[in-house]
Amino acid sequence: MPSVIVSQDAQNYRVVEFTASLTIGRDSDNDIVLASPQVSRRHASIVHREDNEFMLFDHESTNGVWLDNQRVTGVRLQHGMSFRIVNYFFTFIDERHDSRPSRVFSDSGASYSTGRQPMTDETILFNLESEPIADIRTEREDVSEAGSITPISQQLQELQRADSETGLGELLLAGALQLTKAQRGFLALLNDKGELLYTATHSFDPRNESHEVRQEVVHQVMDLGRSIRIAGTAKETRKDRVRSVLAVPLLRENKAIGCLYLDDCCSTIFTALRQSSLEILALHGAVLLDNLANRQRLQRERESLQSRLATQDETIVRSDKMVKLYEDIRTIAAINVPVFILGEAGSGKELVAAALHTFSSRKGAYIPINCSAIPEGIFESELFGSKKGAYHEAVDKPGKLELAEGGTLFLDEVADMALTLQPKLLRFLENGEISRLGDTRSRRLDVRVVAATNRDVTTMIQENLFRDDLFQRLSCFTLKVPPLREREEDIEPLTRYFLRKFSREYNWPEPRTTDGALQLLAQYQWPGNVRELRNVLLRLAVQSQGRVITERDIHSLSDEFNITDQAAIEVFPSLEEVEKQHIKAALERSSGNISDAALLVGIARSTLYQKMKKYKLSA
Ligand SMILES: Nc1ncnc2c1ncn2[C@@H]1O[C@H](COP(=O)(O)OP(=O)(O)OP(=O)(O)O)[C@@H](O)[C@H]1O
Repeated sequence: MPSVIVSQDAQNYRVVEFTASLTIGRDSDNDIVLASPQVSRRHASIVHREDNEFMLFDHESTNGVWLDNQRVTGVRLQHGMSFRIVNYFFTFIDERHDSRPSRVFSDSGASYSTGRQPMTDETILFNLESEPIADIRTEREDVSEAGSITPISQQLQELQRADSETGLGELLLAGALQLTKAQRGFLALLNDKGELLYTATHSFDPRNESHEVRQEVVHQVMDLGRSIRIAGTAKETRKDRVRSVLAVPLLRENKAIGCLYLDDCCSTIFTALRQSSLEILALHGAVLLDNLANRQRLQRERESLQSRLATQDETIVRSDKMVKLYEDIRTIAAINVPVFILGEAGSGKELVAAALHTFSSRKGAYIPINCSAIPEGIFESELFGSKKGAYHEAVDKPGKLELAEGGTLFLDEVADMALTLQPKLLRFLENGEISRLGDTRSRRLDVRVVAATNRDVTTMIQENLFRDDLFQRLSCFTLKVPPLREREEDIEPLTRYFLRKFSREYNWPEPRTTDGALQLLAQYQWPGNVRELRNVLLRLAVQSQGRVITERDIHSLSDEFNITDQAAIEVFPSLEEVEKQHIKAALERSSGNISDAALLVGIARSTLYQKMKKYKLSA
């Protein structure tokens, strides 16, 4: 008798047997009643045709019938095929499948069928006459193998907790073992290179030869995308010999992306119901894996985009020294080796690192990390990631290195990295592998590492504050960013660039500068380099209110020209402060005439009133 397995919201499932045809819908006279307003009254049906095939039809429902993310109107059902209506998942089981057990490997000594055994009393029968599925959740009591039903609903729920591929793999395997009571098992997933790798194992050591895996079973599952159940034969009586195997695929668009493999000494352990349960578990597992992969991809793209946006500003390269530096960057960018960037604070090292990534055309993300800003205690997990339970409150999380897979990791202020962490970074640079904190599994990564410091790293090495071997590894190439005082020609274009940038950012009129003012700026030594120039220009732009910036303005700042970066940050005005000053100046210039002042700042009279009230300004 054919049947469909119906599961809802990964919470519960039922097996519904039928003879010739089956109707699905919201109306109570359907064979399967789905009590959801999103389900149409007569949503779909399964019809047994004269040619002995089963067809699934959508009855022009509002929300459709979905197969592999595609809406279908009519489709021939095959054993094991799954489809979805709203949030109900259906798997079609064709019992005729069992009548033709195929002996795939005659030399293995074991026979197995790719189908299921005839339904036994462990099958959950749904009395079509008496009680339709009004709400799948209320039907639990009808279940004859309640011991299986409760675990699968719990297991499916459990899976939702996973926030990483490894975590999900472990939950899937744990769920599978609990559902089937099998002794051993593993989950293997395909990686990007098409290699099938162990993601989770239980009582099973892949390196131990006595822990035999039926490789041919795994291959069949992966090739056919179908589950395989093997019952051991009487011939195999040795106690240590694994006799029964149950392996199910994890499917994405009908292709196997992994295999859940269980084995056990007991020949009757893997019943048809357990096989179906495992198929449901794997079905949900594959969907969740996809969701996780998408989430991680989006996170990587977002981080990459953010970094790119952060560096999307222009880079001014006018002086010969800078032209030469950027020529070197272009050459080195294509070579996938670590680069060490030296230069004073604020000279533009971060821009050099970003340029190395941009010119390298590496597909992965550009991930910057400031080694001095992250407390030592959490730095390791930030860099390498962590496994749940590795330390108090640790969650499954990829580190910055993993996020930079296929791209570039920029270690800013690398000389500030704690000595205890330096050997761990060195190990990654030597073998290209990382293990998340608390995880025994290692992962191979393709990450280009770029590091920078403004400190005297040679002296630090002599004083044993920075490891020489790490420096050697990090500095296959060294680039030096010249201080601003050594490239006077850059000051004028930088000044124009920053003044234009501020006017765009804050919607100010772009101030011009007199030649004399530019000369004064060019003469200054700029100990804080480009960052200091940028901060000084911001102050001048705020003060000038769109006027021409003259020598007088520069002189008025001259006492403060020695402002440090920190001081500059402290005097950095808030946008509200800038707005207040701007309105105040407009009112002064218009001699208190509100209409004229509104015209000057380009806002409506009523808006100006509101803002004057807000900033307590009078006309
Ligand atoms: N050539 C340039 N063109 C445009 N902006 C620049 C240039 N060089 C530096 N800047 C700007 O100056 C500021 C400081 O640059 P950056 O952060 O790259 O310096 P750094 O050398 O990495 O500093 P630190 O050592 O403090 O990390 C940034 O706002 C950056 O955008």
